[in-house]
Amino acid sequence: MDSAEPPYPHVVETPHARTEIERPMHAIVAVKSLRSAKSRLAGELDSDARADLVLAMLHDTLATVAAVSAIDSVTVVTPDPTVAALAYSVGVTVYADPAPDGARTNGATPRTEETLNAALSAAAADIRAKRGVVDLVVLQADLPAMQPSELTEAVAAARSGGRSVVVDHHGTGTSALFACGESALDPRFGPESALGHTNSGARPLNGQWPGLRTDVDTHADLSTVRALGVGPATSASLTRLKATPSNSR
Ligand SMILES: Nc1nc2c(ncn2[C@@H]2O[C@H](COP(=O)(O)OP(=O)(O)OP(=O)(O)O)[C@@H](O)[C@H]2O)c(=O)[nH]1
Ligand SMILES: C=C(OP(=O)(O)O)C(=O)O
Repeated sequence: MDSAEPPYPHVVETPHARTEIERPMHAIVAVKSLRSAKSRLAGELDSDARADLVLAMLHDTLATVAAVSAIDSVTVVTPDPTVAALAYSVGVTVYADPAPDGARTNGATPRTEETLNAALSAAAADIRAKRGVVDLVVLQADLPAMQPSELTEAVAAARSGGRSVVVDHHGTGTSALFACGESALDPRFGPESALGHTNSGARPLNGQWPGLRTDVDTHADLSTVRALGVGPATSASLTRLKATPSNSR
């Protein structure tokens, strides 16, 4: 195998790694119906404010993904038309939830781990049916402090193969799940999902990625991302929230 000379990028010697670098990577971002989003913030934000914040964080998350050249394309999976409209407006594909989260099984409210993981698995199957063997990364939709450099590093670490996970800053959740090559996505999002993913064989990725590891669910998470620095859409949304005291109960 010929070796590259500067200034050309060094060509890796092993065929496996060369295939890794050449294989496209597709991101999947899931967002539930805005009407039920961010319920853990309901004590301080009304539903309109929560929807505004979700859309802003999604916008910033997608903008950061777009700045990562290793990720070729993105699909937002959602049952919500407003979320879908935002996704279309920034040029990403939309995949409708197979069972919109209004669907009830035997009258019971479905749990996140039922509806979210089903939506992710369906989207992943659809993408691979259309695109063949692509690397996949599921990213949380609420990563407003994530930096392109963090995601670039995580992608590079994931590409050594198989299924891998970026554990969130609490140490219990998942902010990103990778499935490279032929490996199945096998999403285990929900309570204690970090353990769910590592116990099912996903390799935890180590890196100083505070923004990538901080998905926003609580008031404390909001403080954390504010301190890290958020993207422009989230910053504008937080400014609007401050300006409208009526949104706090
Ligand atoms: N498309 C889709 N996305 C989902 C579904 N359930 C959860 N999600 C998304 O997955 C991520 C984590 O979900 P949750 O933590 O349950 O919801 P959340 O809105 O972030 O916060 P809480 O309501 O406070 O739990 C969020 O971005 C959700 O929008 C689903 O059934 N379908
Ligand atoms: C569903 C998850 O995220 P969240 O922290 O938003 O509940 C998870 O970490 O698996």
